[in-house]
Amino acid sequence: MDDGSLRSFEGYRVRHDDTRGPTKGGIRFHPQVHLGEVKALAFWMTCKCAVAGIPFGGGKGGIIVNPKELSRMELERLSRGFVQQLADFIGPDTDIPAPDVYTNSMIMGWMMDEYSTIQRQRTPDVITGKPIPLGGSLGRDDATGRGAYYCIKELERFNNWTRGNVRVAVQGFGNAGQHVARLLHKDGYRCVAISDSKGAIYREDGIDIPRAIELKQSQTSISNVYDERSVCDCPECGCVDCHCKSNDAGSGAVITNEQLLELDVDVLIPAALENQITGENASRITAPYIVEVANGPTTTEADNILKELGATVVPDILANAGGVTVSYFEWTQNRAGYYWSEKKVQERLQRIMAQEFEAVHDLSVEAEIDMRTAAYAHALNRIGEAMESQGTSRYFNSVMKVT
Ligand SMILES: NC(=O)C1=CN([C@@H]2O[C@H](COP(=O)(O)OP(=O)(O)OC[C@H]3O[C@@H](n4cnc5c(N)ncnc54)[C@H](OP(=O)(O)O)[C@@H]3O)[C@@H](O)[C@H]2O)C=CC1
Ligand SMILES: O=C(O)CCC(=O)C(=O)O
Repeated sequence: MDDGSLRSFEGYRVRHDDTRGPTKGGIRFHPQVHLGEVKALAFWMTCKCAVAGIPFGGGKGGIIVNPKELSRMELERLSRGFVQQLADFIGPDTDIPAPDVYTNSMIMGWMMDEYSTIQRQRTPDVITGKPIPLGGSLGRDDATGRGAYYCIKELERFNNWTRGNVRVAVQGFGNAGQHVARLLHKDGYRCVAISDSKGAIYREDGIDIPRAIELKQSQTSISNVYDERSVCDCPECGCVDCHCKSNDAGSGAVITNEQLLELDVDVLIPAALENQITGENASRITAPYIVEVANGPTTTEADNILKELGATVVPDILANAGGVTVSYFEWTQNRAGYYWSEKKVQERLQRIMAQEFEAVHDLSVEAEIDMRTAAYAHALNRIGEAMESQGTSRYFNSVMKVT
């Protein structure tokens, strides 16, 4: 630590399945990380990569830490220390990490640099979500939110929505939440509520999302890399403490994250952590469309209740697949040493998201199943085909392992 003391942090990396390619998935820094969570997240990555049709299996990592309490130097030492422990298990053809909750491109840059130092050769393809000057891809930064936005555009097409009438609530205002809200706002959707770890704001006539992003990103300290401002400080909220000089302050309200989930909106976008929609609150959720940008925001019990209520849930393994899809583009660009324009990245992402959304949607209609079951069926078909193609003995070994 900066004061010369020594602290240990526990961290995990789980590789779930590599039948379809090297394992792939983010690294999370959060105080509530635990092995069961990382295992679940790794399993979801296997299914997500199969849904997106990209040649990866699933992995995930995490460190039990509140990174907001670390200085920038401590954060860098922690990131490099994790890679020193992981170096024998990750690699461009084995397991390729990326950013997730409370990690970002700067941390990916440190990790790539540490791995390259250990290997004694520059290895940009060991990790994705890097800064652009270190081999990052244009369009990775907003890819998760953009992929979800493309799913919502498909819902719009299927349902003939008039965008200005569609009210949206977004829980979580980090990388994924900010970008999906920004793109929807730009497109004319009405984002009436946003939130972060400190609470939520609601405004019936719609929140000025670019202004909220600007405020959220205005740091008060150069040593801390995390958002210290909350959306609750936002001019849009109308609270007495807000930092704004807005003329129209007063027409919004500060609410809780729990209240945000239960708002009367058309599209609810959980974009924070797991287990937000539970058996306890699911029956009070009135949004007819739920687009899961977070991983695992809905418990199984809640999922059954939402089904009974007739809600359409676009499942995480489809809705947030944009991030890993552009990570795949980054990895291929690193390997080819040839870099694409942002337009090309976005066009290819749009094509994949629209195609896989349609495949899942059509399967759900044909088989009369919900979209989550359809997405898993779509994924498992692809994983099963890969297992069968490996040959009978490998296939049965895998099945034996599962049972
Ligand atoms: N980044 C990516 O590429 C991908 C991310 N995801 C998933 O999206 C979700 C969000 O990830 P990402 O945006 O990257 O993470 P970030 O760290 O960028 O942002 C997380 C956001 O969630 C907020 N938050 C934290 N705890 C709570 C809480 N208890 N209630 C409400 N909000 C909370 C944070 O608040 P505050 O700002 O106050 O800290 C922050 O706004 C995760 O489930 C992640 O696994 C899925 C696919 C890819
Ligand atoms: O970009 C990646 O490789 C993985 C992103 C991720 O962790 C996720 O999709 O949950």
